[in-house]
Amino acid sequence: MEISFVKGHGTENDFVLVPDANGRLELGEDQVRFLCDRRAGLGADGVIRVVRTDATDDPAAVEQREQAEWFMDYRNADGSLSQMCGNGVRVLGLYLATHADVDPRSPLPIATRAGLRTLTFAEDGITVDMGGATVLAETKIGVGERSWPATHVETGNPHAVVLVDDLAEAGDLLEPPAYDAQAYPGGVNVEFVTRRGEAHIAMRVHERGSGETRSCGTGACAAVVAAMLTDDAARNTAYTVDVPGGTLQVTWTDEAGGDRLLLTGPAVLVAEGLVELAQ
Ligand SMILES: N[C@@H](CCC[C@H](N)C(=O)O)C(=O)O
Repeated sequence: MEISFVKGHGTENDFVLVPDANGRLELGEDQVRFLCDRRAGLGADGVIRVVRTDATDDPAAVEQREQAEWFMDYRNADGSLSQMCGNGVRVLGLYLATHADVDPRSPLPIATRAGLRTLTFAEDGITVDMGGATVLAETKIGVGERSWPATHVETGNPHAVVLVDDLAEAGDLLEPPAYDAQAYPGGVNVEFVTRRGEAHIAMRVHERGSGETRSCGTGACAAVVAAMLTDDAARNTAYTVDVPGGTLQVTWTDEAGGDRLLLTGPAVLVAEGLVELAQ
């Protein structure tokens, strides 16, 4: 079966977008793994099926039909589902603004498995209203012989944030870090975070289902929450988050509309074409 695809990235967290406005495709785990394979397939950290909320029976999309025309059906590179992707939703927004009947001058609501996310487009990037964060009990993360205390933050998906003096402490991150399976029954995304200056941090991330990636939007939000709580920092300060693939801005705000995280960063579309998928 031949399908069309668009390849894009946000701070080098890269995705294969599969346009499926009318919900005709069922993507199996093997097909997602093939699309994400960097040698045998197209290569990506994840797949985003772009489908109208009224053309899929995913319960999250059905619930949000009144609020959003489009649904982000996100899969990790190993084929597993995730609730949310902060970099991917910006890339999806850029795709809709350039390929669908979407006006980038107006806020764009997108339905996700973590709830509604609204995008606003500006010259210097796309901002996603990521909603609030939930901070849970302290947890523990291990790599090889080392282990660290970590902050459990949910930003639509699960994160463990480890504050370190040096990002190299995490080693090569070729294997998933060890985590408490009771705290994270569905697996976890792990961020190693260090301070660079006032309201400025840097991080590396090991993503659930994808391995170490060059950026993670939900992870950058979780990292800012953990850093701000540790520093007892006042809300509404814009944080700069350096990731291997670029720079993101995160503001944890309690202004107009209540407690929420605003994530700003670039989105780039690099290629589009056709690909043959085995059934
Ligand atoms: N890279 C994404 C997060 C993608 C999903 C994650 N791996 C998970 O399984 O929760 C981001 O930019 O937020």
